[in-house]
Amino acid sequence: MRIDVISLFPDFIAQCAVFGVTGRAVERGLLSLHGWNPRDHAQGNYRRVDDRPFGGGPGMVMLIDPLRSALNAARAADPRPVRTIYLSPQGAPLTQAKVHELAGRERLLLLCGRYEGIDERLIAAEVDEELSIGDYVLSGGELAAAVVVDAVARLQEGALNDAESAVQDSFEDGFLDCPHYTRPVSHELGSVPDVLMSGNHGDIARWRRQQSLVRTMRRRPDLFDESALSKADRKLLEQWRAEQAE
Ligand SMILES: Nc1nonc1C(=O)N[C@@H]1CC[C@H](O)C1
Repeated sequence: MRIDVISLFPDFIAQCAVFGVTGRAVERGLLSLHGWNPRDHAQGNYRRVDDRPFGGGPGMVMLIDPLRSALNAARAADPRPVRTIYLSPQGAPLTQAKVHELAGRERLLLLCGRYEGIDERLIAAEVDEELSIGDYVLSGGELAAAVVVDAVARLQEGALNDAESAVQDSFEDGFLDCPHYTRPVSHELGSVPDVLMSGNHGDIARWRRQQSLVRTMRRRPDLFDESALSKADRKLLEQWRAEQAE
């Protein structure tokens, strides 16, 4: 998978290719990252990449032409089809389902804004979709791009070893992850739940699923639809409720 990133700070994104799972995915040839700086495509002595907003107001807006030239250079660097994504708070929420969709593509082109954002005409003409990593405002789209890079990198075949399997991650099945414990069994902060020490894999799986259901119900009611639960999940939830009532 190839990811090109348009950013005024290409080194920022290059750092994603150094550490952890993403760095390993790059080392293993599962992913390649390429940064493109619109300032290298800006004209004039000052190589301007932004200007004041029409209509007045604070801040600056990124100019069309340097970004468009950088986009075209990135697209031309590889013959494979590419999906162009602009990271912005106005985008659709990034979800694990969307990450899976993106991770299945041959190429992604991530456009990072700075200042107040980019000229709307460029979005309309050149962007396939806008994505947001959350309802807050960053100083630049680079952190959002880094989130996309990390999330899709770890889904590349061969990026994770068995111990890091993505299969049981949070949201892989639409629910939050269960609690995790490791040595020591007893600690001043508490002990490991007995079921996890039982060696009974069926009981452990049921306990983990129950914890996942309850956590999602309590912490993310927006993700929890009890009517959509399987019969087995309903039973686990009923058992938990009965235990709470004791
Ligand atoms: N939340 C987000 N999810 O994706 N991107 C953002 C985000 O805050 N972007 C900044 C807004 C103005 C600046 O141009 C960059």
